Amino acid sequence: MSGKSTDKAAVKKAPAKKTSTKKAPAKSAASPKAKQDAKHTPDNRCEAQDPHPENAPRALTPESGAALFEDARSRLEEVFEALDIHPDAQARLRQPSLSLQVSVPVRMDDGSLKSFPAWRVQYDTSLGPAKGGIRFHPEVNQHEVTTLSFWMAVKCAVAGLPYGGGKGGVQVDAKALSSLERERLARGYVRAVADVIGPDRDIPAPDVNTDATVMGWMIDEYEAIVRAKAPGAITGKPLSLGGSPGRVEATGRGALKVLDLWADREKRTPEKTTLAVQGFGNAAYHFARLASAKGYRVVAISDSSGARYDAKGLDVEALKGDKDKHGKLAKTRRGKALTGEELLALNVDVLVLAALENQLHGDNVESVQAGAVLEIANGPVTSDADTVLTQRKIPVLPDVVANTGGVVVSYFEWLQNRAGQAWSEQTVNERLDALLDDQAGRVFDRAAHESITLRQAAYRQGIERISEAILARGNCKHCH
Ligand SMILES: NC(=O)C1=CN([C@@H]2O[C@H](COP(=O)(O)OP(=O)(O)OC[C@H]3O[C@@H](n4cnc5c(N)ncnc54)[C@H](OP(=O)(O)O)[C@@H]3O)[C@@H](O)[C@H]2O)C=CC1
Ligand SMILES: O=C(O)CCC(=O)C(=O)O
Repeated sequence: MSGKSTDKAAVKKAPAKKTSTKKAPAKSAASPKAKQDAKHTPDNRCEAQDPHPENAPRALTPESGAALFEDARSRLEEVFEALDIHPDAQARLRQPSLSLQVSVPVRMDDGSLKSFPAWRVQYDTSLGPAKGGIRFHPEVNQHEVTTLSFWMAVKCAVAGLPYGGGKGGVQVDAKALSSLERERLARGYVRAVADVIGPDRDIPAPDVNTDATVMGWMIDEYEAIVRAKAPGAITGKPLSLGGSPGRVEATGRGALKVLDLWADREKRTPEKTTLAVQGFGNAAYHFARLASAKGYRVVAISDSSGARYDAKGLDVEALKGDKDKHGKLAKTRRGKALTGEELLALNVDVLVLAALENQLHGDNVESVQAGAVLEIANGPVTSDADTVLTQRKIPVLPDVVANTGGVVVSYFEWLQNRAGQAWSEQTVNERLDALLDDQAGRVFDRAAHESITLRQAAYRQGIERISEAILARGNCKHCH
């Protein structure tokens, strides 16, 4: 830890911005299309327009999406170079194995028909069937889904799971849809990708703006298409359809376990550790709730509308109640209001990024005052920002280790479905803990042993395992 104050989580003015070599992703409230859609939204649905554009996540344009993939691939090239990976494996790993773009038509409640662009990408399946969530977001594009599927491949390999990487996305403002429209969209998506998914091919799960309810609709549609019960085709399902106890909070629980492992090695106690959490969705909420129960002091939390801050520690459950009631943190009154950018610059022990990718980039990384960064979101730190954090000796607990809890418990769900078993929540949590102790522990050891960052250690671990599987499959498969 870099000796930051633990009892004063002060809001300080951010230092002057440093010019970045890479362009920061553009940030805006919503895409023009989403705004246009919002005009046609009947009164009983959520507003699509955000009244706080300064807190808006980002507009991931096709250009910034392409930059995201190039950024991710640069980390791959670094591993190729460091480990002298076989050229055949390099060739396989530079591109996704399968990339499917579809258009999902949805009959809207007002009788009109809308078509939503959507993707399913399988990055590499040498270790097993592809695995990864489905995201509903207005700015999803092919590059983003490809990058997310690449990260899934690395993550599954780092965790030692028998899976490749996959990811899906629908370009839609899900909050502007009614529940029935969302259900039609979820079912339409499954019909469009049914040929490439399945328990032995590619197993979707929840991600941003999708949850157990959506997975319930999806598995029902999938089973209707294949005319058989196939619960192992989708994970993150409701318990009544073969979901696993513990899956809903698994990402947050796993991230807390990784934070604990790191804190233990740093001889740091929860009570002496302040946290600022970006995001208040599935992953962030359960993380903040469990961390707070363990004694960590959660001093700030944000959503896409803004942040709330209390130096003495926020009551996470009460804040969740406020968010459920008002929809947005900006409309709540607990603690003090901050902007999303101010949260990123708080002087806390650990800055927890649990929203979306590209949140720390070349233009705002200098303002970070936290002692460490925990990545629960996928790809929340660009590689140029990562370099700056390393230079400033701010450790980053990387996404491909820190957010593995979700996919690990998805794996447990798939195992239970295939064996016709139902584990208790205690069993699930104990097995999650044991797996992370082992696999995340190896990453920590490797980083220390080779004097490299945790991200470099994790990537080396994952890419080595995938490459070995690629080569074990023989020489002629990919070139006849
Ligand atoms: N769910 C899972 O099992 C896993 C998720 N992840 C990753 O974790 C991240 C979050 O996913 P998940 O929690 O499932 O998604 P959710 O859709 O449940 O939540 C996303 C949260 O991020 C908030 N948000 C969006 N933009 C910003 C911003 N600029 N500043 C602050 N908050 C913002 C949203 O705000 P609002 O509430 O206002 O919409 C929402 O609270 C993603 O990167 C996802 O890929 C990784 C592994 C597994
Ligand atoms: O649970 C899963 O299968 C995948 C979760 C996911 O999408 C992720 O880890 O990013």
